[in-house]
Amino acid sequence: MHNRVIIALDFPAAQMAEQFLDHWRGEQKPFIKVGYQLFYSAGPQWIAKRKEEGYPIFLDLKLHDIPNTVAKGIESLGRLGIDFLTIHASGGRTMIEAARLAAEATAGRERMKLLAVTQLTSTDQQMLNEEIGIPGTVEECVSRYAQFAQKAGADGVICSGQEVSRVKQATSPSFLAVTPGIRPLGKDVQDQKRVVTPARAIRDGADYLVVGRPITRSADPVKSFWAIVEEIQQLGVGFDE
Ligand SMILES: O=c1ccn([C@@H]2O[C@H](COP(=O)(O)O)[C@@H](O)[C@H]2O)c(=O)[nH]1
Repeated sequence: MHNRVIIALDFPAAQMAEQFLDHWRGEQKPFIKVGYQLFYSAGPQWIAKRKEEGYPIFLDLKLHDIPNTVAKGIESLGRLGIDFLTIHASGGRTMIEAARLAAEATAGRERMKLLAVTQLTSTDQQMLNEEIGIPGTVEECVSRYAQFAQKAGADGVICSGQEVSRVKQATSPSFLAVTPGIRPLGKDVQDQKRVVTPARAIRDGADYLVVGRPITRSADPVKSFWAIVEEIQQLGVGFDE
């Protein structure tokens, strides 16, 4: 169950990320997410090393480009052995199909799972309609993106816990819903807009939670992490680990 909570390692340098991971010495290794802040400074070899050490890795690069460029980027990432990679659903069907082919071509024992970002959890209804220019509700947009991302070969989506049940209805139970924008009760939402508690996300069908600052900025990160794991464990939802 602890691997259902993915920690966003949003740190500026490898050394800071390693100091943070030292808190887990002697504990089961957590599922970690590396975004471009850390990836750009620490580099691909840092990821490969963590993988060798036994960390499940989610590389959150949110690829979004013409199909050929995304496919070539994925080929370069193939040898790192990452578990999850993000691409933007708004890159369109052909881009996702190319990403899937590249992920399959470079797969070792296990193929990386491709997660399509639907609408960022920092986007609210007004931004979607007035700034981004997409009509309709956030839920409608997210479930439409999820449907075509599945048809194009994505393994799941990144969405808010607010849309999980719609996404599962629009796709299938096995299509992954990975949810950032998680805030335990009483925690500051910061720049996130579509937030839910860990319990609500899992109750509504999320497969994985992504949690950054509520853990990384906590005075006791391991305790904050386990508090979230316990909150979802109490729901008694069964996962195949
Ligand atoms: O829609 C999205 C996609 C990705 N993220 C990433 O998740 C974490 C969340 O961090 P918090 O500190 O818990 O807010 C962060 O790395 C984002 O880049 C997201 O929040 N929303």
